[in-house]
Amino acid sequence: MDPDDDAVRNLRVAFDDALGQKPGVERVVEVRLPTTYGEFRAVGYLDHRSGIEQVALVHGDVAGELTLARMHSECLTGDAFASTHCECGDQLSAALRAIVAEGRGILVYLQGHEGRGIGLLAKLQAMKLQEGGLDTVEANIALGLPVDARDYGAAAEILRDLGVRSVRLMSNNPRKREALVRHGIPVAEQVPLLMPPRAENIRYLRAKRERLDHDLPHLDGITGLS
Ligand SMILES: Nc1nc2c(ncn2[C@@H]2O[C@H](COP(=O)(O)OP(=O)(O)OP(=O)(O)O)[C@@H](O)[C@H]2O)c(=O)[nH]1
Ligand SMILES: [Zn+2]
Repeated sequence: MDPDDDAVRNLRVAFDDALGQKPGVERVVEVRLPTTYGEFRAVGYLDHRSGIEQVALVHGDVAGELTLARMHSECLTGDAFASTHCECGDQLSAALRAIVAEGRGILVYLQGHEGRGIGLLAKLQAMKLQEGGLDTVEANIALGLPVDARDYGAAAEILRDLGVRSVRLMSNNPRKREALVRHGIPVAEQVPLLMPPRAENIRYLRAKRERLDHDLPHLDGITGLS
């Protein structure tokens, strides 16, 4: 990036701070991103409040109403390492495929959301506690950490910046929908993103359903996995 851009950004941050207005996300870069799923644009943002860098993957013309959208919480183990502890990696692939099949849509990859907001190392510690028998909620509590510390303000601002007026949200989490609505993004529909359970994650998925109210009706009647 041009060093002048940095200077302008710093000035703007200082100016906004002086006015008592916290600046939000700023669009920093936009680049073509061909993927094995199809062609995307990667739109990079800096969230001035948190200092976190965010990326939206955009396919087709996303401005307007009823845009198919996924607010994907970062999960290094699931998304990059294909861990089967959770279903994040499967959901990431399924969401990108669905967006390309639809011809337009957006995936915001939310950094800062790792481990439902507690961070990578704490998540690994929580996973270790789950090996010892705690469920995913009990594990966070045992660590003295919030069960869910995620914030969706930056996600909502990114959607607005891209001209999205309402979304069809790919998620099974009703609290994610409520959070987006609270941040001013109308959710016209919650589109289920149900992944087949595996022996390694059936207990985790049941805990999400029972303790975190995720809509996971496909778990009904599943036997033989644990
Ligand atoms: N604390 C904690 N976080 C986990 C664990 N397993 C996965 N995660 C994190 O959970 C986040 C995803 O949240 P989930 O509750 O699985 O799903 P969601 O994003 O709320 O809902 P969907 O939109 O339906 O995917 C990711 O950031 C993962 O890193 C775990 O055992 N403990
Ligand atoms: Zn995960």
